[in-house]
Amino acid sequence: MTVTLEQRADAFRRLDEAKLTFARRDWFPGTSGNLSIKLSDDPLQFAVTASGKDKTKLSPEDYLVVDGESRPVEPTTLKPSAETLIHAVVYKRIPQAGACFHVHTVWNNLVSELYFGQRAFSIQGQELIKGLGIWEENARITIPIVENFAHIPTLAAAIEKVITPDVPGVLIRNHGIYAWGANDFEAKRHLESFEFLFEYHVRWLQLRQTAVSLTHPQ
Ligand SMILES: CSC[C@@H](O)[C@@H](O)C(=O)COP(=O)(O)O
Ligand SMILES: [Zn+2]
Repeated sequence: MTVTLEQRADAFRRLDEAKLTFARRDWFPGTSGNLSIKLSDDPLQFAVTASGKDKTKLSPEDYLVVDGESRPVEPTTLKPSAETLIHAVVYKRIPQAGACFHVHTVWNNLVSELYFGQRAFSIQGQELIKGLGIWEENARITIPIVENFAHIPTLAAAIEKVITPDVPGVLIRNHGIYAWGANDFEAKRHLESFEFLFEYHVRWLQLRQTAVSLTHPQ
């Protein structure tokens, strides 16, 4: 399937929107984070952020289109995100995914550190679990956590092993989250829901600790 110039421009415009929204929340500290939107399945092609850019700003050199091997499909001087392979793995493993967003936040880092021994973080009975598309009574969501391998093919392979179509995200220990959805709207909803659940959980742990210290002073 040929990707038209209109589809490419539309994906870049949507990436601009997502990027500015997340930047306003300080979700791209130190140029971290990367975003992609799928353009075609066969062959796999997606628009992805260029590497090392200040993601709080817009410029004409923010995105490029790559294939399933993370190679640019058009002449460009831009370098795709260093983590493009992870986006490719998400699109290959989860064919329903149409957009994939990666951010580093204090909350997702804390949760990834706290529960790394269990290889997953689980939370139940929170309304925002519905934001992840799970509507059962007293639902539970369990997001896998992988080690932060510096070698990206090793990291991508670790991610490929644990992701499933049922849970639209994965945590990388002391690094960040990848969250995806059928399109940019859904990927954003999933990312925001995960981030709410992480922040809620860590704040709840802190409050509980304070309450315990107040009721049992040493
Ligand atoms: C300086 S942030 C760390 C980066 O190595 C990486 O984790 C990241 O999220 C951004 O890399 P990028 O190549 O700009 O997409
Ligand atoms: Zn990262």
